Amino acid sequence: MSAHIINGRELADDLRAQMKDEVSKLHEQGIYPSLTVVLVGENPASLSYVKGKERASKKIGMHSNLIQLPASTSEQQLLGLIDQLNNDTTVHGILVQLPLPSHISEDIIIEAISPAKDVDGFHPISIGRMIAGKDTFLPCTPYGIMTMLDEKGITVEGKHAVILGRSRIVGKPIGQMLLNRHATVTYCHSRTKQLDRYLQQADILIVAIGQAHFITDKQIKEDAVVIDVGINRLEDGSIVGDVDFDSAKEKASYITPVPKGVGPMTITMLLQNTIKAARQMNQVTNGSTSRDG
Ligand SMILES: Nc1nc(=O)c2c([nH]1)NC[C@@H]1CN(c3ccc(C(=O)N[C@@H](CCC(=O)O)C(=O)O)cc3)C=[N+]21
Repeated sequence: MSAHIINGRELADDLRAQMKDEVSKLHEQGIYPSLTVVLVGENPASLSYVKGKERASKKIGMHSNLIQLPASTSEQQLLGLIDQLNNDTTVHGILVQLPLPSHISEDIIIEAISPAKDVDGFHPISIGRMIAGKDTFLPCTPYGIMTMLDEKGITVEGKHAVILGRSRIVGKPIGQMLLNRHATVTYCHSRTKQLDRYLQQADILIVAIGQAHFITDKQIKEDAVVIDVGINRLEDGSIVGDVDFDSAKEKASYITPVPKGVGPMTITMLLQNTIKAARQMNQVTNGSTSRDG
């Protein structure tokens, strides 16, 4: 049987329609959720992602501000800007697009962002709170994955989740979030020996390594839930995931495509985090049920 395809695009559109209502309710209370995105340099992929975030913000009626700085910007100058944004009460969320030019330390910049405005969920305080299972800004891609699983009614408790990749923004945090929801979690990475032994046992397989079509149907367990976080641009300009979708969909029970899978959910959770930041800064409690894992 062919897998259920989890359409992240449709799910994102549904959630954003709800968020649009939340934003207009906040407007009635004089609260204008606002996101500031900082882009240093002219990486074309980064520029296209950043434009996507702006478009998505505007579509739900949320204020978004893009600050573009030249690649020659110094770390001190960027820290100065972050300080200014931290102290600007009209700014609720701050996102500094990664990667940064190599002369700027990403760690120093991330740690300079006020945890109250850390809508990316990358600040060590946010990461620590997430691991402890406390309320915080969850990193957007893992948060989007958890939301997809929840929306599809896929239970996590007691399942064996295998994470392929251990990046700070996807692999590591999604493993912790699944662990908090009582999955048994295995992390696999480039030094893992006999990878296929773990893949065969995965009830839930999260693939986030950035290698086109690395995983095929041969490696996955029958009826596995397969989440593909990869975004690989091929020479012909098309975008493919880390999973060979066409073969894997014949064996999985659920699978996410690329594009229209995890990507649109990432942006959606960024919007959700910005609304949360605006509420918290104005001490408005969330009337609806929380989606936070
Ligand atoms: N500080 C920071 N925060 C980020 O969240 C962040 C970042 N830096 N740097 C780069 C990555 C990448 N990222 C994506 C978000 C959405 C799509 C997305 O919506 N993709 C569409 C396709 C997009 C296309 O066609 O180019 C899809 O999968 O359907 C992709 C990639 C956020 N990132």
